[in-house]
Amino acid sequence: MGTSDSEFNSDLLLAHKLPETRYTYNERDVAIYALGIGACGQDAVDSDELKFVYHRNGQDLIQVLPTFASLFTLGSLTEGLDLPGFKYDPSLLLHGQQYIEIYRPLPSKASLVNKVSLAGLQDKGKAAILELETRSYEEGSGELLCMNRTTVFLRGAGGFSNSSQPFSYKNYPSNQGLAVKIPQRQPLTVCEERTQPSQALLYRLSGDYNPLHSDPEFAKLAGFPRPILHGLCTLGFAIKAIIKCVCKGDPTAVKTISGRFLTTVFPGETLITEMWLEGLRVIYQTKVKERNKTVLAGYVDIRGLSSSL
Ligand SMILES: CCCCCCC/C=C/C(=O)SCCNC(=O)CCNC(=O)[C@H](O)C(C)(C)COP(=O)(O)OP(=O)(O)OC[C@H]1O[C@@H](n2cnc3c(N)ncnc32)[C@H](O)[C@@H]1OP(=O)(O)O
Repeated sequence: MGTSDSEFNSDLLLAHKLPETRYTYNERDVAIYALGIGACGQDAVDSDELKFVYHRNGQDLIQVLPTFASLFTLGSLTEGLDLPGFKYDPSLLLHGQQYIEIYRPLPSKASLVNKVSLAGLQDKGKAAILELETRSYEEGSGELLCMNRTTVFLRGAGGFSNSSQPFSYKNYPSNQGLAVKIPQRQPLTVCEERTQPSQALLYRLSGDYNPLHSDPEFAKLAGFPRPILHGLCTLGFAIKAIIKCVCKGDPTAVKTISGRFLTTVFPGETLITEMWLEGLRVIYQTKVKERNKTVLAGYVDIRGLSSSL
């Protein structure tokens, strides 16, 4: 559903200011999110994961998983994005990539102001690739907490620019969030975790209510046999596995997260995350066991390593 050449004006689009959004959360949101990405999903007293959903000395001591930061961007895309001269069908939107930089450990409750900007737009003919950058500042202190770059793959929205010179705009360093090269050697470690058939129904309570993840009829219209798992839920499982296996359970060790969604995951499938260490970078890929398909690949940069690795 791209626009015609005459409607598309790149100057107008690039000059367009996106509205600020706000995001306020508390320990309950943090715990619901952690449950949504499988924390304590196989073992309710898992000593590595209980701290993300419960703290006996008060919920304000609950620890926050770094991928919780991805929720801060929710308002911009899920409530529809208004860009001059550019139209897309929200029911055909797929999450393509997520890139997150965490500058400070995430507090267990906060009110945030999000500054949103267009980070990229590419006309791929059959699709458009749209990227939004969100910088999240703590209200009050004004401190920058994190940055998210969300890439969405808009099926049917390509062809909006001149086909002899398709529009391509990116305003960030080319080495950020690139598709990773998976090493040929055996992984350092592997983590397997089964998602629940109800996983997307639980995950959506963290704020992404797109019916693609819950409504069988809507999923069929969007081209899928049944509702699919949120990409950010799969990413949450993968990064939780890295925190457990490489970061010795310390969520604050994670500095940067990058992930590309390669194919869809269905709730109830088993995720196998393979990890390789290259300096302070963990390269990872996540496969669906039942279909032997790689569904997600990316990297995590960490702040330090324990000597036992
Ligand atoms: C809090 C914010 C939330 C925002 C999102 C809210 C909505 C959430 C929705 C979801 O969660 S959907 C579920 C998660 N996502 C998925 O399941 C998508 C999985 N991926 C795919 O199905 C496929 O990769 C694809 C996206 C359909 C693309 O496959 P296709 O075969 O059509 O593409 P290609 O022909 O290989 O490539 C064309 C072109 O596009 C580039 N590209 C391909 N995949 C991606 C990607 N995942 N992200 C970014 N770019 C992608 C590819 O490089 C090609 O470009 P060129 O190389 O030609 O320049």
